[in-house]
Amino acid sequence: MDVDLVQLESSLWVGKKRYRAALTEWHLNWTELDKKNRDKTVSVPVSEIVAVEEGHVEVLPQRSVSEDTDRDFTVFYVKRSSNGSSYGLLWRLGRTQFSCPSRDLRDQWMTQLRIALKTHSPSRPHRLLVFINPFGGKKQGREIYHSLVAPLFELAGVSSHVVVTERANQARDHILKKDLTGFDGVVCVGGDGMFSELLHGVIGRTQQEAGLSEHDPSLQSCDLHIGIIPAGSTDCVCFATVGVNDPVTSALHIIIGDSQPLDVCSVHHRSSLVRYSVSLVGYGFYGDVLAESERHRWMGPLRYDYSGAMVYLSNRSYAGLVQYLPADPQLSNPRDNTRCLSGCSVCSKSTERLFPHSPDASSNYISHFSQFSSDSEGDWVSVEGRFKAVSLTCMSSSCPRSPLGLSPSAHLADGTGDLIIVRDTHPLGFLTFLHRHTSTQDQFDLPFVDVHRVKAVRFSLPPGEKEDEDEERETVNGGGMAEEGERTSRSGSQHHLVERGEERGMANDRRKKDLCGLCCSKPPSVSVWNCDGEILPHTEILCRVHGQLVRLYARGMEDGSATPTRK
Ligand SMILES: CCCCCCCCCCCCC/C=C/[C@@H](O)[C@H](COP(=O)(O)O)NC(=O)CCCCCCCCCCCCCCC
Ligand SMILES: Nc1ncnc2c1ncn2[C@@H]1O[C@H](COP(=O)(O)OP(=O)(O)O)[C@@H](O)[C@H]1O
Ligand SMILES: [Ca+2]
Repeated sequence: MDVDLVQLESSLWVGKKRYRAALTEWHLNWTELDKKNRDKTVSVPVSEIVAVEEGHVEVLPQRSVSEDTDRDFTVFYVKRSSNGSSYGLLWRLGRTQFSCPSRDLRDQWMTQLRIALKTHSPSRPHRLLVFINPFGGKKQGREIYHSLVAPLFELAGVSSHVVVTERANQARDHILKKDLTGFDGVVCVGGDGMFSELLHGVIGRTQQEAGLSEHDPSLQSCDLHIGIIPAGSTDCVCFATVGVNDPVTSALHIIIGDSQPLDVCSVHHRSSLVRYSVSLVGYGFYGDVLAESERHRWMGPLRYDYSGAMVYLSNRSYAGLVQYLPADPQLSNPRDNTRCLSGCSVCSKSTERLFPHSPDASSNYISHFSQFSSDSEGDWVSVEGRFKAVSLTCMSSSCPRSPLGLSPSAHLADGTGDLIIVRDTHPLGFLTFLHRHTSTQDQFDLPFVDVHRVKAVRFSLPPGEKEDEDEERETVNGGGMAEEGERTSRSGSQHHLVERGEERGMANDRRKKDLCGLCCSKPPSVSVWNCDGEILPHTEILCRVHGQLVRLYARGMEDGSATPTRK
């Protein structure tokens, strides 16, 4: 065990009270020297100190040095506070002003604290590339960044280059093509769609530089960290990796250089990459909700509830064949009632498996996915039938709408995803399933629901509904990724992702034959896939889970953060 050696200890004043302050290797502690309050010690981990400044310094609402005495210093640090609601811990900027008996002692404290920060917080970012989507969520991205985040970055000495996006996919293309020398990480101010742009940019860029093809089963893990300042509609990735959707909390995780590895699912059509996903790849209900919600974007975040109700009332189900490659049932299972919390042991064991020779998990690796080449067809399990919803999620996908998420026991970084199959059922049954997402009741404890922990999933249509060749060609020429048509290959990159609008257009065209909105008398026989809030242009897909492919500035949900658990 590490011994927490004392580096500096002295008697200091905070306001009118005298404290015994001690800086150890890992903590800064101060205890009031008043007999009654002896055990009232404040202890701040060095890794959670945001900044140390000379004098009495204020930062909010504006930076000011109120009294510049040469015996004082101010320490800024992470302070946890309850959310006021039933879940999540908010992080706030704590500030304590210390007064020393002499200038010499003040200088010693400043020096020691700065050394401690350098030594014990080596992964803090120095320079960040920030993308703001001015139209995400309630359209407050710019204001959120400039009033709540930028002052904290400045205080912590993090410099940033800010790009306010003017079009969809600008952030992704910037990461794929521009010089990123000197940046430690990329940050988005927006929702899950903006995060997805950064995800595609970072993964694509990493493969380009490693000389790998994104269509192959093996991908190289990414060095560049991703930060999310939540300013979107669902903000599921932020919520599930931080525990709360709060710009200040996320900014503080970025500043202290927290690192949370994350599993990523690659979605393929006929052996070509279509997109990546971290939260939801969903067919049936979630696909229909997304398709419907795009027509009501003007409603803002409420569009999902409105469209959810409309789609629910249309009471659809779809035929198909779902196949999956089960994960090792010895390691964990989706109904074991555990929660993936900060420092999760299931995810740590997975890190050891994925990085067997590296004491430092930050070094790159190439995941070889032997299961895709060597596992025989016989290892795949098939389920054929009519489904209300087929969903794959690499993590719990908790969000304010569903605090425990699509799969409450899923792990952020264990190299597996959870496949949730909801077979056709009566409307009340399906409503019960949906409603259980909003409470602690088990949504998998229903006779028409199955959940499996998987490494890969395939979906195909019944023979009568196959995606025909003509349609395929139409899709490719329309800008899809399936083949290297002239519009699909982007110069200087292996990226073939289609633009959002085109993608949606194609997918919706595909359904026009049998679908005219929700009022149609003939129910559609084919749904669309919702891939983290994007409609996929194909119905028949293969998904592979890549363990810990990217890293976020986060640490997972913290224990004791009053996250609800199942009864
Ligand atoms: C009866 C209440 C039912 C509540 C059901 C809640 C299920 C919540 C699952 C949330 C999964 C989230 C996965 C994340 C997806 C996001 O990537 C993605 C993009 O987000 P962005 O716009 O911020 O960029 N978001 C989505 O695709 C949104 C999916 C949201 C589905 C919400 C469905 C609401 C259903 C309401 C049903 C109401 C039935 C009423 C009957 C009269
Ligand atoms: N300047 C822009 N104009 C239009 N669309 C944009 C712009 N910047 C980003 N986008 C796109 O908007 C979509 C939604 O953004 P997001 O930030 O996720 O908000 P929301 O959560 O409300 O959907 C993203 O998929 C992103 O690609
Ligand atoms: Ca996982």
